[in-house]
Amino acid sequence: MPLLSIDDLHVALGGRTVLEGIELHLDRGEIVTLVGPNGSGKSTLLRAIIGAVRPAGGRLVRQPGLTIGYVPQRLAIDPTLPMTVTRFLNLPRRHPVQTLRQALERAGVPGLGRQQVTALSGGQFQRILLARALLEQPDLLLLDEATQGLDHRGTADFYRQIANVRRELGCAVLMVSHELHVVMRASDRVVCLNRHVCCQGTPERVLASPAYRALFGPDTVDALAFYRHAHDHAHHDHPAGTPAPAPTATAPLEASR
Ligand SMILES: Nc1ncnc2c1ncn2[C@@H]1O[C@H](COP(=O)(O)OP(=O)(O)OP(=O)(O)O)[C@@H](O)[C@H]1O
Repeated sequence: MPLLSIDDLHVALGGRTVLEGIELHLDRGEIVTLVGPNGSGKSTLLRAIIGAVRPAGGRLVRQPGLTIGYVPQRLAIDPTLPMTVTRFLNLPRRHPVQTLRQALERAGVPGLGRQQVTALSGGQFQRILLARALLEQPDLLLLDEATQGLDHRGTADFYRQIANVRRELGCAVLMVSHELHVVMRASDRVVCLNRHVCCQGTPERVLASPAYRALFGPDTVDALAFYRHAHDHAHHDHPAGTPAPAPTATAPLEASR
């Protein structure tokens, strides 16, 4: 049984359809990245997975007993509030010291426990959010643009840390990212979302396709280009888990919807 099975999921917010016909299946140990333009429903899908958003239709089945760690896109902390990292990690409930230490180590920031949260750099704060998500030793780790605001080096280090976490915990990772060049290296599978799943497949397949090279070029990765892939395939011909046909180099580029 997959860790997570999503079939024909529909979500409406404020009376508007935000997600429709979503198919997604996640197995233990895989790193899958959701890409898509702003407002395409990536955060909403993660929020549906953690149960914070109620689907209007379809099936979302979590493996019984599944533990999920979630790093949200935004988490604002009042800068006037004195709070150490340890105290922050102990909200809303306390954890054994050893658990806190291990989570900070796994997140790559051992020894930050006594720091004031408001004194952390952006990169350090993201690691603390990661540590928080790791406290329960998740089977599934959800990261919503966890590297936004980080520089190239910080981003690369973060993804390396995620690979280590996956190796140590054997968890699945589902993350949202706009950094396509990094995504292609760091993921087992990439899912392109634009209210519906436009296409998905292994990065190898995408990278090997002439269309990918035509779109991105070997050195000139243009993040926007990926979102403008040709919509020349039917969506029912590549069910979740199977590589989608790559866009053809000669097909006209257009917004997917
Ligand atoms: N609580 C809400 N009520 C009504 N509409 C919402 C709500 N939350 C999100 N939306 C809408 O749902 C759509 C999808 O939003 P979502 O945040 O999931 O997109 P996203 O792909 O994560 O975007 P981004 O890349 O900008 O973070 C957007 O049009 C957004 O305006």
